[in-house]
Amino acid sequence: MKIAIGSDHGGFELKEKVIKFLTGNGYEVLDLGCNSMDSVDYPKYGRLVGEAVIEKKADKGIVICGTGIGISIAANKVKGVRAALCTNTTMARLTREHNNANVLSMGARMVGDILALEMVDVFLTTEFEGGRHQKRIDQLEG
Ligand SMILES: O=C(CO)[C@H](O)[C@H](O)[C@H](O)COP(=O)(O)O
Repeated sequence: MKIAIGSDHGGFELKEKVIKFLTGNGYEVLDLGCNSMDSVDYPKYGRLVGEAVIEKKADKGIVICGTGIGISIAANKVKGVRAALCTNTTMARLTREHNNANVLSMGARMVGDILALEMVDVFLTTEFEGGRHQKRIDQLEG
């Protein structure tokens, strides 16, 4: 499975840890930046990850900023993206099972590294349940 990942400066350090986790667990990674802790603007990175998923350059995406809020909003502007800001593993599981989320968003200034990596693991290994949830997702696209 190939994962597109992007962050702003607030999420850069966690992004590097997530990449190490992903490559160590057999995932392919498409790193769309940023590339340092120099201040950058999160909309670009959220959009890049969202587009990579919709254009099938990656199977799923991960976006990280300080809170996870701004970059999740940015990713969700891309049609077809369902980016979910998660702060615990239950949310990471349920957003896959119920929302078929294709992008995980996390706030590096909000959650610890161990929890973040657990959320990544749960998000990437949990399947969509389908059934009653599919028609709700269909309604999101209008
Ligand atoms: O959380 C964020 C956006 O929702 C960003 O990562 C930043 O943390 C936030 O915008 C604050 O920016 P700063 O330039 O690092 O103070």
